Amino acid sequence: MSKNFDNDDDLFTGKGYTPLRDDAFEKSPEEKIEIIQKHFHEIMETLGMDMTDDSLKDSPRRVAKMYVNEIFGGLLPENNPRISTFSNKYKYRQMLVEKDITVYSFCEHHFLPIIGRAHVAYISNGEVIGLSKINRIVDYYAKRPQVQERLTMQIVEALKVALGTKDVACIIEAKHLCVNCRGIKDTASSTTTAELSGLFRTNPITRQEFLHYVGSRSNLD
Ligand SMILES: Nc1nc2c(ncn2[C@@H]2O[C@H](COP(=O)(O)OP(=O)(O)OP(=O)(O)O)[C@@H](O)[C@H]2O)c(=O)[nH]1
Ligand SMILES: [Zn+2]
Repeated sequence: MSKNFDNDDDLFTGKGYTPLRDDAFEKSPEEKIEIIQKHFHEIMETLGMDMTDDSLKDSPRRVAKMYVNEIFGGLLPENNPRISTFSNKYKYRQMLVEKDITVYSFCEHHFLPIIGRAHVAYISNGEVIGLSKINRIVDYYAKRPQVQERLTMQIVEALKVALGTKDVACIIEAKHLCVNCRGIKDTASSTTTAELSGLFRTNPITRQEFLHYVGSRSNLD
C-alpha cells in the first residue's frame, strides 16, 4: 500500500504546522532559484563583498540552489516520500524503535543548523512500514525552516497517517547552532523534545519501554 500523507491538508499547512502561504507552490523550483539568487547577490553586495571576485561570483546561485533543492527541499511537495506499508502478516505486536536517525534541519528564526538525532517508535495496528521510510519522513520534515517542537510533531502525525495507528512516538535531541555559535554562545547545551501519542502517552509501561530502548545517554558528542 502507498500513502501520500501530504494530501492531508491539516498535516501540511494546517494550524500548528509549517506556516506556508497559499501560493507556496505556484512558482517552479527554477523560478524560486532565480529570485533567491538575485536577492542573495544583493545581500552579499550590501555586506561589501566584491561580487566580481572569482570565488564569490557564483555563490548567490549556489546558495539559491542549496536552499530550494537541498536544505529546504522539504518545502517541495514532490519531495514528499511515498510511504509503502506492508501488512503485518507475521503479527509482530511489540513496539518497533528506529533509533539515532540523523536530523539536519535549520532553525526558522536564524536560518542556522539544528543537528541531532531522532528516535521514533510505533506499535503496528495491522500495517508495518519499511524502516528507511521512517528516516525519509524525518528527513523530509527536517528540510524546512523549523522549530524543533513542530518537527517532532510533524514526524509523529505523518506516521500516524501512514500507519493508521495512534501509537507513535518521537524524541529528538539536537544542538541549535543559533544557541551554540552566536547569541548566548553556549556550546554545551542541547534541546530534547518528545511527542508521545496513543499508548505511548496513556500507558506508562509502553512509555517506559520506549524510554528504556532510547536510553538517557546523549548521542550528540
Ligand atoms: N522554542 C524554540 N525556540 C527556538 C528554536 N530554535 C531557536 N529558538 C529560539 O528562538 C528565539 C528567538 O528569539 P529572539 O529574541 O527573537 O532572537 P535573538 O535576539 O536572536 O535571540 P538570542 O538567540 O537570545 O540572541 C531564541 O531564543 C532561540 O534560541 C526551536 O526549535 N524552538
Ligand atoms: Zn535560531
